Amino acid sequence: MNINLSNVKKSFKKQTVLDNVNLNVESGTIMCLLGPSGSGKTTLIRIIIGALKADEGTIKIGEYGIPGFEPLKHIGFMPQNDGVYNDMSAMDNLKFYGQLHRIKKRELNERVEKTLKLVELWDERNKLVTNYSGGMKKRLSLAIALLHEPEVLLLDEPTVGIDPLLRRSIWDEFHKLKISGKTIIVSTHVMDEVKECDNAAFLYYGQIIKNDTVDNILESFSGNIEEIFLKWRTNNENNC
Ligand SMILES: Nc1ncnc2c1ncn2[C@@H]1O[C@H](COP(=O)(O)OP(=O)(O)OP(=O)(O)O)[C@@H](O)[C@H]1O
Repeated sequence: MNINLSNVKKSFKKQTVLDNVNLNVESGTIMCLLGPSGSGKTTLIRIIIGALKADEGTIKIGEYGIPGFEPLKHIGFMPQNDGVYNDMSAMDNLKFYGQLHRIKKRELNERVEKTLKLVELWDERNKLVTNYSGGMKKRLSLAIALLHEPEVLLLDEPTVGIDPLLRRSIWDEFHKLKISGKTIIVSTHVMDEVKECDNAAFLYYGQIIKNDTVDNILESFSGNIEEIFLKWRTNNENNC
């Protein structure tokens, strides 16, 4: 399913957080959303999943307008602050979310095992989440986002606090999902992760200042991706 945003605006009181954002993410691709802290990445993701309403503009996932109830079953979301229940085990967290998605018992058991193994939490499945480390909670949160096999995945800084080896296997999984036709948006501060994606959108205080294929970006900036923000800031300061 494609994700399409047209002229999206959002303000909190007098602060404009998103200013005329246009974005198109095709099925079977990974888009990386980059930007400094406070540039509006989480706000944009929350608007795409329908948790927040835009002031202006349209958002579509496939044929579905956002916000809406129907598209929710096609969306997997991994929030920055893990959406997990601390007083339950990982297993029970996943079963609970699976029931919300109305996954049948037998299939749910299979998917719970598959996703817990993927994020390397199978051996710790019965431990209360309150006793998990930050990285383990992050991995559980990712398992919850993947459990109902959504067509579209929105992942808000999914690899923060995850060690390099597991980060590699998580990215390998994202590539598999992409090949199977899923649409993925990943927000990150890690410039290296751009190389894992097909396209990258650079958000700078509410505006998309660059949106291109990763191949083009790497070629024009000789791999030094931070340059995009530095150049844009210098140009704008000079124009003031
Ligand atoms: N519910 C809210 N009410 C008021 N202001 C908000 C709200 N949510 C976000 N903001 C403000 O909007 C701006 C963008 O925040 P947002 O969380 O989208 O940035 P971000 O790019 O995801 O940052 P980070 O990389 O640090 O997570 C910030 O100035 C933030 O304080």
